Amino acid sequence: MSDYDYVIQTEALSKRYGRKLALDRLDLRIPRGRIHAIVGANGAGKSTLFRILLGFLAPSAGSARILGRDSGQLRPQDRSRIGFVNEEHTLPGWMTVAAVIDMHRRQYPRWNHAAFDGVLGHYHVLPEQKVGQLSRGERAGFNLALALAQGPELLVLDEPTLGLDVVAKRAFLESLLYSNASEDCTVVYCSHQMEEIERVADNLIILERGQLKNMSAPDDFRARVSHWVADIPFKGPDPNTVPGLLQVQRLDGLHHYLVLDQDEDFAGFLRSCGARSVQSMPVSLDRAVNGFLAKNHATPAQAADARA
Ligand SMILES: Nc1ncnc2c1ncn2[C@@H]1O[C@H](COP(=O)(O)OP(=O)(O)OP(=O)(O)O)[C@@H](O)[C@H]1O
Repeated sequence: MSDYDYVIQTEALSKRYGRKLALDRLDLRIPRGRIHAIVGANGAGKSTLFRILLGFLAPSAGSARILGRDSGQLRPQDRSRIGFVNEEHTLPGWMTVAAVIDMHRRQYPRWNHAAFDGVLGHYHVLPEQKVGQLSRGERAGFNLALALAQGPELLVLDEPTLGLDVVAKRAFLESLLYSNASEDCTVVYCSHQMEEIERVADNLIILERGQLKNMSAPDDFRARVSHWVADIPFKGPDPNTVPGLLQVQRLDGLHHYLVLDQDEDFAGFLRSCGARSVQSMPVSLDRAVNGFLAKNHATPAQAADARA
């Protein structure tokens, strides 16, 4: 693939805030087209990555390119090819909806009013309302409509549904999925809401402590994680010896193991540890991702070590 085929390309990208390494030699290539979800625990470096990509923050080392251009050198015409929606939905609260639309229409040469109407039609927003009077969900929808109507090649959504109720979240996702405008654009969607990721994403990118840990179809990642239930009469094996272990729990006398990249041989391992019965079952994407992220989450002891 040539550089043009990637909407986002970072090489050995690092960002240090004092003693904190937020991005750690990150190599990330996001191909053009489709919906890419970025997930990671709190503090994994997602917002830092977006701030660098959009040219608001300089990297400490390495490089970041967006739509083929160095992110530190974006020109207004490059920015107009990128739509950005974050959870703050920052628009001037004192302006009316109609005035904001007018401003955007003049600012973006590729303005597509049909696309705008297609998204905003999901919300009961009136042109004479002030932006500050809109509900959170309406503001999120208004922001999405503005971003899609500018005809972006790349749409970056950073936790766009944070704080929205279930109904507003659904309206947001439907307006994104069923908008014709989103067909021609690459969407990078950052969220902690796994049911949203499952619904919209073609590609699942997992970041952990500023490093890339996974890039695959969500279903492929889910298939890497399995849940095993074993009836082991004793204490069970030392967790350090359990291959691919993400989580272990003892419930109702049974051992539950969540493991990564294990096949049928894992049943043999459990039997060799004294299991009288072994059963495996598939897991949801939510469980797979959260089990994976929880494994390396800082424990209070680790956090205390880091402070020392
Ligand atoms: N301005 C800053 N000064 C110091 N440390 C910072 C600053 N901004 C971010 N960090 C640290 O960098 C790390 C990455 O933060 P970042 O906001 O990029 O994570 P995130 O993945 O977006 O998290 P969340 O999901 O909680 O929004 C965190 O450990 C955070 O404490």
